[in-house]
Amino acid sequence: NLTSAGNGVAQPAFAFATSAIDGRARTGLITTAHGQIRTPAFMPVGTAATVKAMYPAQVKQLGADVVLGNTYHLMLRPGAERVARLGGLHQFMNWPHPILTDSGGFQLMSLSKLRKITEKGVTFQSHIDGARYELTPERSIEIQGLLGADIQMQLDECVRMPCAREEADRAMQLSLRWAERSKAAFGALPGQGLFGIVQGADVPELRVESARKLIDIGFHGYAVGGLAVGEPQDVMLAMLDVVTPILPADRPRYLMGVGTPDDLVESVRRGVDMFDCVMPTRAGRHGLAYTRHGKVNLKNARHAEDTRPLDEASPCEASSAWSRAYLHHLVKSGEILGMMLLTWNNLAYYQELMAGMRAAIAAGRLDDFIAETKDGWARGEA
Ligand SMILES: O=c1[nH]cnc2cc3nc(NCCN4CCOCC4)[nH]c3cc12
Repeated sequence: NLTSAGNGVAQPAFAFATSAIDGRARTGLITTAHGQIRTPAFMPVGTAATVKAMYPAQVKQLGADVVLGNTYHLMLRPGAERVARLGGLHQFMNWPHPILTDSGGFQLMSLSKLRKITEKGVTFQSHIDGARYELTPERSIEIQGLLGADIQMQLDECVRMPCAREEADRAMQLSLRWAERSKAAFGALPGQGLFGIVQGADVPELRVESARKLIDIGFHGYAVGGLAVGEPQDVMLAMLDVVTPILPADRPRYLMGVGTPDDLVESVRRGVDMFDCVMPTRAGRHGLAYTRHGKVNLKNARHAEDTRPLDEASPCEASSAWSRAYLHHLVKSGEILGMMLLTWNNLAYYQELMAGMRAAIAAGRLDDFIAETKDGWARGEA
């Protein structure tokens, strides 16, 4: 299903096809204007048009097919119109592969000052220079279009938990009205998709109403929002048990802001196809390594003379070519190389985990793979 983009060059239409099914889990392929995404997929977060401490080619080499850009940061600096004048986000950051941008709504709620939510949208002051902005569903879609994102997100309102049912209902209903406006504003260039976001906090009936009404509006994919906002993991998983079975099987399902390796395996098991989280990159900058043997905090003095690498069996050099003693020294010294090597290790491990799950689903052995993986974390240091 190719469509011409007016310049005579055939552009692939946005598409999603599942291949293997294993229980509620599935593997799939998303086709976008800038290439394909193998699912289940983990999207490294590239907040200000860079995956911090990584080269784009390195991110790709680790197996990431898609990265996330944050609309809130990019609209403030360097500005959406400026990125467009510079050729769009793919050209700007030299990442000629799929990019998903969020709407900006979630981050402005936690980062900006003096924010005010109305039916029309959100007004706020930049945390950088105090300048005043208004973000509406229409402006968010316009910004994401200027950035040139292959997958764009509706503007929504995400409530933290715990929260009262009335508050969850109010925010969910507003998000549905903003979903309609986002879709009306979406230009749908060939190969670009728009995702709706399911809200409803931890209230099953609200989650069901939100999902059903989003499906009636119709989107290229569906995100499950309003989770990983302070609730225990079992509450998050319980909401997935409510929502994923009623989302269309032929559309991608994206769990926003998730998560730890354990969150990833438990959510893939429940039918989630896409994830994004700052965990692997942020933790790496703070001295924390994720490995198949569990977490290793390189700030801990016990590593000071440990000559072993993080994981000698890993194909990733960051995991096998430097000693824990050296990594401990870099972290304690606040050396930039420490952030680089641990970010590299963590993203490599996250992609290795996703590739392992994709292969396990294809082989019909996801439950065994998850059991083996959790056993590796529990056993800890080899
Ligand atoms: O409903 C949402 N709508 C739009 N964007 C979101 C982003 C989201 N991000 C999280 N959780 C992020 C949790 N992080 C874990 C690592 O440390 C930083 C926070 N939950 C999220 C929910 C939404």
